[in-house]
Amino acid sequence: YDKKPTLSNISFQLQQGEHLAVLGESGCGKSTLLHLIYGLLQLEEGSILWNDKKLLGPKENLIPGEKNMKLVAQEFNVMPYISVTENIATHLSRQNKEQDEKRVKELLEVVDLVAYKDILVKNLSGGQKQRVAIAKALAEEPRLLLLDEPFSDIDTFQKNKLRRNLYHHLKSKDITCITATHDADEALAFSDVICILKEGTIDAFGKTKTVYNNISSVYQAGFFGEVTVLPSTLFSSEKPSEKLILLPYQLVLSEVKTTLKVQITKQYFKGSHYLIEGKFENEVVYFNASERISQETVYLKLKR
Ligand SMILES: Nc1ncnc2c1ncn2[C@@H]1O[C@H](COP(=O)(O)OP(=O)(O)OP(=O)(O)O)[C@@H](O)[C@H]1O
Repeated sequence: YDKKPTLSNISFQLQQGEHLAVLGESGCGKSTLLHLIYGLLQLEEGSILWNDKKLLGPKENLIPGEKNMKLVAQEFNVMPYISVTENIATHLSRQNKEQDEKRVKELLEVVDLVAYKDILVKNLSGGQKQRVAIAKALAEEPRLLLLDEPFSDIDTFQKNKLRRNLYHHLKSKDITCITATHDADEALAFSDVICILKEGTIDAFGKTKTVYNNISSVYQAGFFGEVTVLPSTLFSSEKPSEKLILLPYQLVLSEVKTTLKVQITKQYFKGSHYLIEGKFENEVVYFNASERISQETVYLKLKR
């Protein structure tokens, strides 16, 4: 955007049909990455290829936006004075009425707006408008869908259903998807590959499970839950220079004494379990327990 590079040292490939979640703190460059891929911003250095074809930026392309891609941005692009159905149908060919109707019906089901099909979009809630924007983007069946925080205005109940429907639809049509998100639950459940961005560069990249099982910094761990940092010598003397970075599920109560004696300071009810906050020397420790803990101190061990 100005002299300081917003993104640097970014390099990765995706296969057709793969889902990538780009995780990163606010301002790290997630939207910028999506806008570059879509062609709204000009690359200063490097290149982006679609199959073997180099993608062009706004300086070379008169109408920005690649044909086989769709971007659903944070400020969603819907037409307020026409109905949900008409919004979705704007990009359809209109050569085969029956086929168009079938397609609109299918997309209304994906975004769960069948009951609102004849309502003017201006009368919908923010979350419902966001769903219209998603359906509109899918109407022409892109080969790559770019989603920029697509579920931010949608409540948890609707969000879970919408995400399941949407990602299932994308997989069934072999549509590649890149989602920029803060939501690690979404990244874990629905992506094949995760990219963690930090200050404009790749901090971790790989298959979702591999990234999750190889968390190597407090920044990375912070997306997935409360973080505990302990000296690695506590449980073994193998790598004394390294710190142990742990998520709550990785520490469990021990019935016998261990080197990790924790004083309980707070307990948070989470529905299916309690998140327990405690103190070990000067470190704050977080772990999960199935019940509220009545003792003042407990011993913890690493989950096997
Ligand atoms: N149009 C712009 N002009 C100048 N700087 C910009 C512009 N858009 C973004 N930036 C800067 O580029 C950096 C990356 O912004 P970007 O919007 O890509 O981050 P993000 O990770 O998507 O953030 P968020 O999660 O808050 O949406 C930020 O420092 C931001 O201030």
